[in-house]
Amino acid sequence: MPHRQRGRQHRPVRRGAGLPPIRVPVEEPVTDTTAPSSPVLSDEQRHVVEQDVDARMLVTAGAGTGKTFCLVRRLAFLVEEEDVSAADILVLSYSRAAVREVRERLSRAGSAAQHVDVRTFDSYATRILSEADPDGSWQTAGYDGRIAAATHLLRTDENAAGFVEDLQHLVVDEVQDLVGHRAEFVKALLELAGGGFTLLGDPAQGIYGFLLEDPVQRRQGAATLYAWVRERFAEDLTDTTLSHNRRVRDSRAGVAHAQGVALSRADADFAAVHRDLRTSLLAPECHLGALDDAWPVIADLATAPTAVLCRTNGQALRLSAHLHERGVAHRLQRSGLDRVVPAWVAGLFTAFDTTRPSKEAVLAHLEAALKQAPIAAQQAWTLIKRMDGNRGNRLSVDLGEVAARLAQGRVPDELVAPAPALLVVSTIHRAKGLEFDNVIVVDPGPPSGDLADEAEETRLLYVAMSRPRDLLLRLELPSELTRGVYKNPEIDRWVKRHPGAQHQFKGRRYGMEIRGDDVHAEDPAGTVGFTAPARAVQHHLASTRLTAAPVTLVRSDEQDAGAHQRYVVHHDGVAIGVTSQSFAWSLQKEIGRQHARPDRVEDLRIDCVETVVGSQAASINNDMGPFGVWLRPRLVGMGRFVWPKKGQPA
Ligand SMILES: Nc1ncnc2c1ncn2[C@@H]1O[C@H](COP(=O)(O)OP(=O)(O)OP(=O)(O)O)[C@@H](O)[C@H]1O
Repeated sequence: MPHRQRGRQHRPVRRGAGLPPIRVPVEEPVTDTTAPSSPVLSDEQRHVVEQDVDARMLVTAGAGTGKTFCLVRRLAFLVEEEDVSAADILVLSYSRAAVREVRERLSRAGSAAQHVDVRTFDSYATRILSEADPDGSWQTAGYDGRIAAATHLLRTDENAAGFVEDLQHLVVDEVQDLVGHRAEFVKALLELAGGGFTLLGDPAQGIYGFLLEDPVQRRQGAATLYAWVRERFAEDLTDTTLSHNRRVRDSRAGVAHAQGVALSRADADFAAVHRDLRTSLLAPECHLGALDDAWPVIADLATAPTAVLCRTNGQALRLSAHLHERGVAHRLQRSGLDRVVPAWVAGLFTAFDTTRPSKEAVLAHLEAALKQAPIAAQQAWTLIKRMDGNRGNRLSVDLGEVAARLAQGRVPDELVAPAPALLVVSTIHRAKGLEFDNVIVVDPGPPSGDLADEAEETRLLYVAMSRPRDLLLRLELPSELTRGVYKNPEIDRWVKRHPGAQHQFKGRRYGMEIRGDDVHAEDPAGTVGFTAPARAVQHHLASTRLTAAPVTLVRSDEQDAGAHQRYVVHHDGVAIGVTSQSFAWSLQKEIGRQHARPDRVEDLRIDCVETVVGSQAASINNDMGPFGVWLRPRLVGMGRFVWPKKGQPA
């Protein structure tokens, strides 16, 4: 790929009334014909990349210094230069986003290393358990339970230990997030690993300590794991750092990086670092101002990759609604746990007369279906083919097997990658590991003063402020936007309540966060909750541009089998879905069983139309084929309740 350089041209950006113009670097890539086909490693990066396969290495490096970049190049080095088989290397990372990032960079590099197994800790733990203890009780356990069970198995079962002992090289990314069960899992892996390892991380970016209950451990983050690695492998550990920031192209975007070293120390003075970071953020050159003036500037900036980073998803939801109302196109970043299968996949299940269409027929269908999609037909075929499990037959695909894998949620990460967007509204947690030309940080205010929170809040602010390449700005959210917005722990959703209504139903509830699984998937739309020809609704979902379109939930006269209130999803007067039981349950918990239900829920949008797998019986009964695969609208937003008028039945 050509080395991309950036011109230093600037153009004035339109700002809200009363604000002085600021100058923003323009995205104008200049092709350098003398540049090598892939970026040149710096000396310190080469030292990391070109260690032999047995090396045991701990790389501690600040944000943007090229950890992911080095990881990808190290894999290529091991496979291409050291002749290590891709099957003998394992890469583990904390988040699905990071795994996806590594896989994408490997596949872009086109190296033989793209066949290396890259997984999250959860996925690898599940793999060990399903091979070494297929009938174990771990199947009903959550993520932490599975990781603890896999750790136990590694320490007690020779079979399980064999997986790891045979590896020639283990790479662990995002080491700073390894606390609790995951830290123990990695310790067990490292103790068993016969070959070398490469551990990469930035202690200043450890932001998952909140998963721990003990405040002292939370404050320490992964410091205990780092200390253990240094002691356990003291004899032959290569303990190295990367010091040069490769991300920042404009010095205004780099103000946070100086704080990285201070923040990564085990005895960091978090209060002082937070103060320094926030002082930089409060500087006049970062000033974007209040939202009413700032939104046109945000819209202008979004001609280049831009992110607005919020401390909580409650803020992100409210800000997203505000931007939508003003016509500012953007994508609200989903949780890494959401596995959203794109709509084109459902199209495969109705396109052919056979359950095993040929590669040729599938490619011809995909060429036509993917004209507007950010994925090529050949790539789409490869992903689908990976799910049918029949590697022997490359010339056709078994759609029954693909449907079964979809139903189990066992889908390639590349298939569920979110569509690219120039403007992203995200929480800081969801933006970790990502980079943008422009980053607008919602001012978090001073830290609360709680010791454990102070460490976490400081690391979060550092992560947010270290994402930009060119421009770092600060946004103040008006208090009326976030007033009354709380996380309801019982339903694990953000809600908005009128003042005075936090603890009891004094006033009426204002609204509730809507989530992806709030639309019923078990039956095709039109067959429960409202009546419409199911195939016609599917055609409408497949052929209408619905992303970001506003929708309303309208209270149905029907209740479901569990006597839960149903709502019909309306887009532009057309019914396109019905709410699920999980929505009804959460609504009941938020409002209270004894109170009237809202007539409507408004201020919602369609995040995308996604492929889901429901009941095969419902599919056959409704003439929708044998697989039970169809489309449903995925909704997003902080829904606003519209209550029945006094005297009307509720
Ligand atoms: N030697 C290099 N030449 C050119 N670009 C580089 C080089 N090393 C890294 N980069 C670029 O610098 C940016 C930051 O690199 P990378 O994302 O790997 O950093 P990181 O340490 O993983 O960051 P973070 O911890 O903040 O997520 C990327 O755009 C990457 O392509």
